[in-house]
Amino acid sequence: MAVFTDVSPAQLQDWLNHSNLGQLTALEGIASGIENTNYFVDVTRAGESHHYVLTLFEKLTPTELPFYLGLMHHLAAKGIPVPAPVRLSNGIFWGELNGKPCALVTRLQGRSVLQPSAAQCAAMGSWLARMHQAGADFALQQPNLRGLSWWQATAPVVAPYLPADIQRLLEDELALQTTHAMTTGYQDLPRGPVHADLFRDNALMIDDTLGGIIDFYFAGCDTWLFDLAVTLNDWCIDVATGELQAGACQAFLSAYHAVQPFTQQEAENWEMALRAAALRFWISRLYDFYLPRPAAMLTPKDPRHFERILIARRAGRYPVLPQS
Ligand SMILES: Nc1ncnc2c1ncn2[C@@H]1O[C@H](COP(=O)(O)OP(=O)(O)O)[C@@H](O)[C@H]1O
Ligand SMILES: N[C@@H](CCOP(=O)(O)O)C(=O)O
Repeated sequence: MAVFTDVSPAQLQDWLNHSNLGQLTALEGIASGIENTNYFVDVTRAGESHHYVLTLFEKLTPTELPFYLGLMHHLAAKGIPVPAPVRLSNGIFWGELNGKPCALVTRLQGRSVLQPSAAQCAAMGSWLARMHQAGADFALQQPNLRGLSWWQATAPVVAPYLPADIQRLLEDELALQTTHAMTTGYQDLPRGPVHADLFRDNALMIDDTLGGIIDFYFAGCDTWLFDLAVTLNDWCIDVATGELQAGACQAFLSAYHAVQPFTQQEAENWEMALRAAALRFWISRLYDFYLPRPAAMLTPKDPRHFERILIARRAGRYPVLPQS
């Protein structure tokens, strides 16, 4: 379940009226998702039907929203398939409902896939490269709020729950990533706005075509390589075993490279990016597992999945980046 905050049709109609957004015709809570409250919302306006998703942000604060919603607007305006936020009567993309910041965005077509095909991985690679290019001139800056500083703050909180050998793995990887982040090789990598949570459940597919990418609420400025690593670690593995799938990796990386060619420096930093991406989700899953939000009736995602992926990447199990 992921309706943490209830919204009644009357409350929403009142909210829509403030921005002349039309007559509510349907309101349906969305069961999936773990961060925010989401509803499908249909309205008619000037005789036309419009299909939206209403999100009530359960943890994010209004200061963080201009980056996420502004980035979605920027990408949508450049033809990248992402939800376009609706501008409210006060000229901004977010408002407030039931004490929570909220936004209305366009509803995209498609469904998430459980086990993507090589063709679907190629669609993702191509989308990611185009998104990186399109985001490069986005004016706002916000760091990846689930980046190194957050790992450094959160790892000591979850470490006491772990057996000694796993604690050592966590501490060792964090120390290596901290040192790595100070190298000029890392600091000079291409960077800009990245999605940073591009898992299968955040892509809506129509057969092998991408309907669009949702859930930009972990986006931030980071290396393009980190985004690539997050995506590969989820898209290009067998969902049951966690093992990499060679065909999926090749399709994904080649499609990205065809749009935005990899540099030599990216190739040199690839292993540490894959390890960083595994570490990031290992830590967040450990946190959600051992320190769940009160009243959240959710099954926490398995932290050991990313512990295994981190161990595999440290052992050198990953595909090489294509080079021109
Ligand atoms: N713009 C959208 N278009 C179509 N479906 C959407 C859209 N945004 C969210 N959804 C649906 O809502 C579900 C939950 O959204 P998500 O952003 O993953 O929630 P959370 O931020 O809580 O993890 C998605 O799996 C998808 O089915
Ligand atoms: N993708 C993350 C958790 C974030 O959840 P989302 O539903 O907001 O994408 C994970 O799998 O750990």
